[in-house]
Amino acid sequence: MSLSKTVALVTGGASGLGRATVERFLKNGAKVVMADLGSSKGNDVAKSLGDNVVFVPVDVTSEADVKTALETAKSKFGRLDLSVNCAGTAVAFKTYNFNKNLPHKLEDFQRVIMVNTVGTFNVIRLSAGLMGENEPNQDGQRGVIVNTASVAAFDGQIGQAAYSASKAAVAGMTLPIARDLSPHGIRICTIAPGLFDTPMLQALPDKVRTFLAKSIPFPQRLGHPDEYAQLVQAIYENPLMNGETIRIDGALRMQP
Ligand SMILES: CC(=O)CC(=O)SCCNC(=O)CCNC(=O)[C@H](O)C(C)(C)COP(=O)(O)OP(=O)(O)OC[C@H]1O[C@@H](n2cnc3c(N)ncnc32)[C@H](O)[C@@H]1OP(=O)(O)O
Ligand SMILES: NC(=O)C1=CN([C@@H]2O[C@H](COP(=O)(O)OP(=O)(O)OC[C@H]3O[C@@H](n4cnc5c(N)ncnc54)[C@H](O)[C@@H]3O)[C@@H](O)[C@H]2O)C=CC1
Repeated sequence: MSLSKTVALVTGGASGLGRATVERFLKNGAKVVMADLGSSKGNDVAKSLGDNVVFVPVDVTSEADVKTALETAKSKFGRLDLSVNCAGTAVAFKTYNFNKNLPHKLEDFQRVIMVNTVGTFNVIRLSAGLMGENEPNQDGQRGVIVNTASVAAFDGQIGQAAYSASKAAVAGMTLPIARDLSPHGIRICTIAPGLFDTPMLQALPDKVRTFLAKSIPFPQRLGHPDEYAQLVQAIYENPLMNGETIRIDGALRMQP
């Protein structure tokens, strides 16, 4: 499917990696539904990007919200070819903080799993239904799904139990979903980014960011969000990419 005929849904599309993906696809002539929280900058960002993008306020954990976004893709642009899951959230707290005599809050653990894991699955399952309505191309393909895990799925640091668990679950569901959807011509891959220069990472103290960047073998810098978007495009355009989780991290292996 050529990019100029592509209709994409991008969750978390108002910021960081999601926004870079929205911008890259728009530049290549695609139509995009940007789904993000009502409290995000989505409305203003979408307005600044022209008529081929529409913002829909969506909490990815809500069935009704995701259905509204998909109905918008269909009513405004006629179809859905690609869903990109970028919506995500993080928490940093030790399993038990002995200095403060406090256990990790169960609500924090549940919130991160709910958004990163359940929210991602919610978007996948509902997107698949709409992609299934597409006529298959000459390869039998009807659609593509791209998720965002993290290198923390494999080498999570101190304080990352909840975040790492939520992202490992996304990596873990990738192959079985590829198997579920294969008979219907829908591919799915997961990207596991290393350290990218986005608002999520800007929340870390400068010292930590600099230390983390220095631990990347090469190139020794934070990733540019468009380098993530470039990989989304490569997965979308390569018909053989399916069922795999791909690290994009400059060979980083995070230390404890
Ligand atoms: C976004 C992505 O997808 C990509 C990424 O993952 S980017 C990587 C993100 N990494 C993180 O966010 C790291 C998360 N962890 C942390 O921020 C901190 O470890 C934490 C906030 C959880 C620590 O909490 P804290 O409140 O400082 O814990 P507390 O128990 O009071 O810690 C202090 C002790 O832990 C040690 N400690 C904390 N973090 C440590 C670390 N990473 N390595 C070694 N020791 C550490 C401190 O040196 C200190 O030692 P003492 O008790 O001997 O004084
Ligand atoms: N920046 C980095 O270095 C890395 C980021 N990631 C992952 O990449 C994804 C994108 O992260 P960034 O762009 O860095 O962060 P970001 O914080 O800039 O963007 C995340 C977006 O998700 C939205 N969001 C949060 N909860 C939501 C919900 N319930 N429903 C809908 N939207 C929601 C936020 O409003 C925000 O716009 C996340 O899943 C993150 O975990 C993974 C590895 C590294």
